[in-house]
Amino acid sequence: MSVSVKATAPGKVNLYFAVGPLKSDGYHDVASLYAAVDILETVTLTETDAPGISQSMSVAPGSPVAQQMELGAFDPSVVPLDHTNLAYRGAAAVLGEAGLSPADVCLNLHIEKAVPVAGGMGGGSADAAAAMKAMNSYLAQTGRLSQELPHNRLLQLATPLGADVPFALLGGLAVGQGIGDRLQAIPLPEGVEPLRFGFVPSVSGLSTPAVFRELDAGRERGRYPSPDENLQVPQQLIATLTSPAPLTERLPLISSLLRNDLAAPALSLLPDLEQTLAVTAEDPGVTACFVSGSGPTVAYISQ
Ligand SMILES: C[C@@](CO)(OP(=O)(O)O)[C@H](O)COP(=O)(O)OP(=O)(O)OC[C@H]1O[C@@H](n2ccc(N)nc2=O)[C@H](O)[C@@H]1O
Ligand SMILES: Nc1ncnc2c1ncn2[C@@H]1O[C@H](COP(=O)(O)OP(=O)(O)O)[C@@H](O)[C@H]1O
Repeated sequence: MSVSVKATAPGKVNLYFAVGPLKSDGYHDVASLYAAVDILETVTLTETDAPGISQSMSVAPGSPVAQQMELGAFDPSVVPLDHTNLAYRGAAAVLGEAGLSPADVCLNLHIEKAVPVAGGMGGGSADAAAAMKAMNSYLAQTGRLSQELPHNRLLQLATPLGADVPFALLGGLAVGQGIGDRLQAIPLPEGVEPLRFGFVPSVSGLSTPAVFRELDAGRERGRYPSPDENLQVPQQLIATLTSPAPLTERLPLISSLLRNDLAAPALSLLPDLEQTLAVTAEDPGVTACFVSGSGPTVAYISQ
């Protein structure tokens, strides 16, 4: 009987995202406050008869990516089902730890997408993380690894795949420094009410590198503020998010402390976003709305 292993990883929003200057390697150091959302990517790894790792993809019914598809805004062909797919790369990185390459196994990776694609919510990163977890479990179950790789090793393997992949492995609430990969988990004490998020998927996607490029160019022209000298997530924001006080009392302060340096460049590349933000903010149930990461998904916090 063929073995099948399923794993999930969450999409994310950045409640705080301060971006430092462009570095010589093309990346930026950041101060990020990541929050996992309850939209999960699912990767199922199944044994097949053919050598190599094949891939397939479906859309979770009723998910934000299904809404994106209804809007005509998600073209599945933008997700490459080849060796560049983040799920494939995540699986291959873990296989390497067992001294194996994709040609040495007969597997299919099925990706069930739920997080909007190219929406600034880390869906591809979540696929990478879920595939890493599934492969880790598969290799241990089939004796190719004597035991599962420890979580810290998975985190190390995750960074070269993308700045957001380590957080997709960790989940929860966490501060990300370095390029967003150096994580410090922020545990939510028992009884603390978590934020409730909603999302407005956009009719188009935005490329993450293009938004960072627009930020750099705009900073040079004086269009956007210069980078902070000291990249830090405000302690007050963390303290308020983890405080036992009722959420309704904490929401005004939380809202006033949200920040995203990529919002202005995303708006500049996609001016229609301004209207989406304005319409979302008018809803009486919405406390705060903001561009998620590099956009263009608009995230909101409900009361
Ligand atoms: C902006 C954020 C916020 O969480 O995500 P999204 O909102 O796009 O999902 C992340 O920083 C994106 O993470 P991820 O999508 O994994 O980025 P990567 O694949 O590593 O990088 C794509 C490109 O973004 C730019 N990049 C990314 C991260 C970073 N700290 N500095 C950068 O300059 C670089 O140009 C890089 O080549
Ligand atoms: N498994 C994957 N799912 C989605 N996109 C992927 C995947 N692997 C590679 N990509 C590429 O990464 C791009 C953006 O990925 P995604 O994670 O959806 O957006 P964002 O970086 O805005 O959070 C896609 O347009 C696609 O070309």
